[in-house]
Amino acid sequence: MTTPASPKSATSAEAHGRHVLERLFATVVERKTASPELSHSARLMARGRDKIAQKFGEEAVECVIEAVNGNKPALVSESADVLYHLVVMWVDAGVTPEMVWAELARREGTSGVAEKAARPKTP
Ligand SMILES: N=c1c2ncn([C@@H]3O[C@H](COP(=O)(O)OP(=O)(O)OP(=O)(O)O)[C@@H](O)[C@H]3O)c2ncn1[C@@H]1O[C@H](COP(=O)(O)O)[C@@H](O)[C@H]1O
Repeated sequence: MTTPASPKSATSAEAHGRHVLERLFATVVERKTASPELSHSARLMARGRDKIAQKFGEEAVECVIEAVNGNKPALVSESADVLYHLVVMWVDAGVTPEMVWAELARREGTSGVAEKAARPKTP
């Protein structure tokens, strides 16, 4: 039987999920003007958008591999790498977490199956 989530666990999930991403975002924004010698984020952003995208893609593939392997600890670690590189990509592209949260909120309550069925049919 599934135990309903308590308010305490919801608060905890928020503290460790959404808020940590927002703190990471603020840190990476600060790193835009940091020394590439001292900051990995600054170094990555200095290497340009293509490099950031490439690193994100590599981390995503590593995530896929660990998911397929069923290696849960490695999947957790690779997921953190994916999210870090996604945040660097947002900062570089001028996307904020709030924009992404708003898009997720807009989709709330719409089934993915219903959304796909409602798409215009291509000839
Ligand atoms: N979450 C992360 C994080 N995850 C992974 N990494 C770094 O990402 C790098 C990945 O190494 P790779 O060898 O895959 O990539 P690479 O060094 O670009 O090398 P190439 O493949 O391009 O040759 C490592 O240096 C990791 O330490 C991270 N670096 C920073 N953060 C966060 O960003 C904050 C700011 O970090 P700095 O910008 O370094 O101050 C930190 O406090 C953390 O919260």
